[in-house]
Amino acid sequence: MAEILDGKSFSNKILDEIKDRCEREGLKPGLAVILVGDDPASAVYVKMKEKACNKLGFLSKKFKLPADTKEEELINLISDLNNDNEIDGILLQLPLPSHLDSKKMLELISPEKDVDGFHPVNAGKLFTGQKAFIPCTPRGIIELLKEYKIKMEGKNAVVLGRSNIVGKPMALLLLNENATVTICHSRTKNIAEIARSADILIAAIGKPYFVSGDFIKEGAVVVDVGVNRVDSPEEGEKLFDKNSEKLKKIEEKGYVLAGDVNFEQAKEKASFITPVPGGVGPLTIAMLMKNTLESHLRRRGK
Ligand SMILES: NC(=O)C1=CN([C@@H]2O[C@H](COP(=O)(O)OP(=O)(O)OC[C@H]3O[C@@H](n4cnc5c(N)ncnc54)[C@H](OP(=O)(O)O)[C@@H]3O)[C@@H](O)[C@H]2O)C=CC1
Ligand SMILES: Nc1nc(=O)c2c([nH]1)NC[C@@H]1CN(c3ccc(C(=O)N[C@@H](CCC(=O)O)C(=O)O)cc3)C=[N+]21
Repeated sequence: MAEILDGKSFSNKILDEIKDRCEREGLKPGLAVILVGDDPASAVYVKMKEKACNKLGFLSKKFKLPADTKEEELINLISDLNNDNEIDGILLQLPLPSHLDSKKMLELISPEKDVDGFHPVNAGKLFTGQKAFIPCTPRGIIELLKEYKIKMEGKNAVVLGRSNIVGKPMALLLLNENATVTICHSRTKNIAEIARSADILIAAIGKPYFVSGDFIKEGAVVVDVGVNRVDSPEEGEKLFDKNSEKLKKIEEKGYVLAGDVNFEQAKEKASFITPVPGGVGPLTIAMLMKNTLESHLRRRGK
């Protein structure tokens, strides 16, 4: 049975270290979070980011804009935050409502304050091996693997998903750690077979329980990035066992979180596995705080 990669407790350890350092050195990093529209999942994530800021004593500025916000208003807000000296990090929560062009908006964030690492300048720097803000989710995964002393050098790593925010930067970071990396996506043929070649398998496709037990090589390390809301009992019954806790959760809460990996099947074969919730998600927040602290220090020449 697989050992759990406990992202939740590792993230708490990182947050404690950041808090101690800020107290010791009298630092007050500032993070601005912009949320446009009222997607319930986004609202939950933004609240978690705010809570983390409060816990660490960071300055936190939250901007909740209506779904019909005009492009110009968002441009003006980003511009104000770029010029606000108290603010070290700007996070524009994705996805944006469809009338707003997220690529264009992300490019307006000053690369020096782009703590998500989504600006093309930071993406390009990561690509060419220069110091940059690294996207929080893949950065958190690398730190988690290191924390558990999981060797990446020379290993076959397979990344499922090629988004700019998870899959692609994840593949680059694994390459930097000297893994041999394969990237799969929606047009990949024989995905299960490729996945089975992985010593390290990263699932970031956004499809609940897509990765079944037969995607997994005996002894593989499995990292589940997916955070999918399953909110209908019918869908739940297709995905989960009859007496699964997850089915009860749908009844109680109206939804349950499911990863991209069928955890019950995968844990029988993997050597290490991240749970959902409590795996990669909390580390994303911890890395956001770390990037914001690093931005604060850099902007003050420290
Ligand atoms: N834990 C955390 O902190 C975070 C979690 N997430 C979660 O991770 C998941 C992925 O997020 P994100 O990268 O933003 O998602 P995107 O939707 O942007 O990208 C999904 C990727 O998966 C690929 N894909 C989709 N369906 C299949 C399939 N059937 N077979 C193979 N590949 C497929 C797509 O391929 P193609 O390119 O060909 O379309 C695409 O590259 C989501 O569940 C999201 O909620 C995301 C960010 C942070
Ligand atoms: N500009 C931008 N930056 C992001 O980093 C970003 C984004 N937009 N849009 C959406 C995705 C998703 N994401 C998550 C962060 C934390 C958890 C997390 O902590 N999840 C908890 C559970 C949370 C719950 O209970 O709902 C867990 O997995 O344990 C999940 C997902 C950041 N994202």
